[in-house]
Amino acid sequence: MALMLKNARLIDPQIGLDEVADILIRDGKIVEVGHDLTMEKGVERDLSGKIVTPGLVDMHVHFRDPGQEQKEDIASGSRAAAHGGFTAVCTMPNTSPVVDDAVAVEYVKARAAAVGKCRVVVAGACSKDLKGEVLSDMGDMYAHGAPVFTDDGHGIQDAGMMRRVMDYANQFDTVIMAHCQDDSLVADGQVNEGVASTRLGMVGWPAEGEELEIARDIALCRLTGCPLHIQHITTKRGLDLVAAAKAEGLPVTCEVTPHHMFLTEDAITAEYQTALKVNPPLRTAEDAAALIEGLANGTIDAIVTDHAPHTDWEKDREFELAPFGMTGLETSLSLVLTHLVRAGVIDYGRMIQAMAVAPREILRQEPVKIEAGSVADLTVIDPEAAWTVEVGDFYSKANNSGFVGAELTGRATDVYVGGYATMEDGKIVE
Ligand SMILES: NC(=O)N[C@@H](CC(=O)O)C(=O)O
Ligand SMILES: [Zn+2]
Ligand SMILES: [Zn+2]
Repeated sequence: MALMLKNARLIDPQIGLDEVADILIRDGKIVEVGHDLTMEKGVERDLSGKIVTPGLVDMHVHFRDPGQEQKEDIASGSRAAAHGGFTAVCTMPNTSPVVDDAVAVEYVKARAAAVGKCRVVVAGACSKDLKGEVLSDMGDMYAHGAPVFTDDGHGIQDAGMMRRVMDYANQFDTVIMAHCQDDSLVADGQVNEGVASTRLGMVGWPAEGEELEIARDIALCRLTGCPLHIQHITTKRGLDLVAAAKAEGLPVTCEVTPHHMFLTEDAITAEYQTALKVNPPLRTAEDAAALIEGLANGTIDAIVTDHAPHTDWEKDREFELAPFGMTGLETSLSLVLTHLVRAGVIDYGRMIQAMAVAPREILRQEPVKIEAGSVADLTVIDPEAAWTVEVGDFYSKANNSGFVGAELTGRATDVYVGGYATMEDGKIVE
């Protein structure tokens, strides 16, 4: 079947494309990009006033499937992804059981193929059961289609173990993605250590608890040569470490979440909003400003959501007892459009680089370009759509967004995966 997308502004920084034109899609691929295209038979969509980008990718999500489907599952999580404008995600392995062997990788792939509304790239665990003690079957998982590995949710505490992980991973073309957290410093930390922990009377989660492990992992990257990706970076000094590693030519990349850029420790008040309890914690305004600067200047490679769904009953309790994490798939693009692109901090090209191009590169996926021959994974954006974040609008099972009530401008309206619409006019296509 042929599909024609007409009159949208097509933006693809990979090929220097930014113009109003048409896209002709057939058999899941772009066959022509040009002006006043025609076709004999097929579906035509007029996208005047809209923007089309290479399909967005969120390389850090938690779909809780298998084992915690009350929070989210692959069906609901992938719908939330499509609703947020994403054509692909990378799922973290901290499920129950943990994705630490080939059977678990095959399960996630099979569920995604059966009920998914986006492509699902499966990240395998580095260590058995995420305990940081015994190597997982990375080679077997890799052979079964898990291209990247992480113990997300945990820092690998033992430096020698992290070295073995990197030495092992170095046998194939992959990257170790690191959740940097030194437990001996973080212990029962709840919020950023400093003003927030003092003001709220809670145990602090110091910046150093993250930065020391970033420094260690960069040193191990230098030692082993294994590519390293720092997950959800949150501090100015952590970013300085990554910038220095990049300047040195080390294979180091990093990612940032919207909540660490657009929220700070100051947002947590005497209401003790558990939606704002995240790992790593919301940091200072100075850190958030540094993250935005790092995204703009390219020190930060990718924007991710770290979509971490939890049930209402888990979050509706004392701050210390609530789990860490907030959702993000259905607000990320609009937050970036509102606070960064409309605000003139970054342009569309930089946004697409961080939300589509770099994630595919880091995940070792084929690039998607708005040109003939490319697979037709595309995101359509209405840059003027004004909306207010309300939990009732989420396709996610979870409501633990830190942005409920936010007034945003710009959102995805249509999403195509392999030429098929997963979302049309803001609604998931079933
Ligand atoms: N980020 C979080 O606060 N929580 C994540 C774990 C993680 O990403 O480290 C989760 O799985 O809930
Ligand atoms: Zn993490
Ligand atoms: Zn995570």
